[in-house]
Amino acid sequence: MLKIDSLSKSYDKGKNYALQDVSFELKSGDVCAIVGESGSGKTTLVRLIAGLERPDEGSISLSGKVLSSVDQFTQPEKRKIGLVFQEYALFPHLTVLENILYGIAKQKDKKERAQEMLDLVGLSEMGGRYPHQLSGGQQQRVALARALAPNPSLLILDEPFSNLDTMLRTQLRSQVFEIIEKTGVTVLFVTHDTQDALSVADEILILQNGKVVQKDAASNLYVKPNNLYVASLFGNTVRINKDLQNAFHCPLNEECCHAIRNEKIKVNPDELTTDCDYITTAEVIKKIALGDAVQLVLKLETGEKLTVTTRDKNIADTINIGFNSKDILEFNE
Ligand SMILES: Nc1ncnc2c1ncn2[C@@H]1O[C@H](COP(=O)(O)OP(=O)(O)OP(=O)(O)O)[C@@H](O)[C@H]1O
Repeated sequence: MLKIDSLSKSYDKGKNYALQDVSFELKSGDVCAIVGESGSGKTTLVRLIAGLERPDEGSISLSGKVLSSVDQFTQPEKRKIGLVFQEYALFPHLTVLENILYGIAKQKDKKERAQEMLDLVGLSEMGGRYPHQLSGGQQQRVALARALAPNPSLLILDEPFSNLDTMLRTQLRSQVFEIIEKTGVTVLFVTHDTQDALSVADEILILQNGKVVQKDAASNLYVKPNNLYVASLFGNTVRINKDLQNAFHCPLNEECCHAIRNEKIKVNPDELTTDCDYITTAEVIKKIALGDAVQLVLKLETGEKLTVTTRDKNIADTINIGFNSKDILEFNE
């Protein structure tokens, strides 16, 4: 449905690549999240797909039609792609209804379609209001209605919730994706928040320095990350370097890189006996109360520092910690 083939983009004539040799495909109805740290190329990728930038190399096809390549270029408004960005980008001098009508001005049944979209996003009664008379979440639902009105083949959401506080963000995220599910539209969803990605996407594409390092189902990314960068995006992870291997007496294959998620490091004495292959002693140098849990900053005999979280309340100044060999992540880097 969407086919991205060897796409590259440089903003400085090839000195640095914002995006390099990116290839992937989406099937009709897929919801795919694009995740990566700041500067990894997420916005560049969606701007290329939307036709707001031209690629240096490679091609973009949607429903079998080439939209961008080195010698072909379809204008953004002809691409059948709906966009919802971080900033609401509604026209402030137009009412909600006029904002939605804007993109479908040539359609015969435009009034009915605009009202249908308002109903879909749960704002049936708000058509006559101006954007400044709406909350942030309502404005973002209008932006969604406007993007969906022309019945796009692909909907691109670029950090649509990042202007909102945590509670509204979670609420709006589930509302937006319920609406999207009803339409069956194919979605590319850019986010730096892995919780956003995990809760709504079928698949997640990870960008690192402009390259795709993994495209996988959400559950696989957690248990089988391709490298330490991917592992760290989905929770605190420490590299098991030589010093940590010495501390835990666990010599590992030197040709690979190894890591363990902090949450897999056990503190509880029962778990240490039943569930840990490698154990060491640690000095507790700091305790930080986190509601019903405590975060411990630990110093190992080898001088390494580690952070673990436990629900145990009675923590001595020196404790045993350990992990199970099955929880070790191994990468070829
Ligand atoms: N218009 C531009 N001119 C020059 N360099 C740019 C331009 N836009 C982006 N870049 C560079 O390209 C790289 C990728 O940027 P991009 O905005 O795509 O990353 P991102 O993953 O979306 O980051 P963020 O999460 O911070 O928005 C960065 O190194 C950035 O500095």
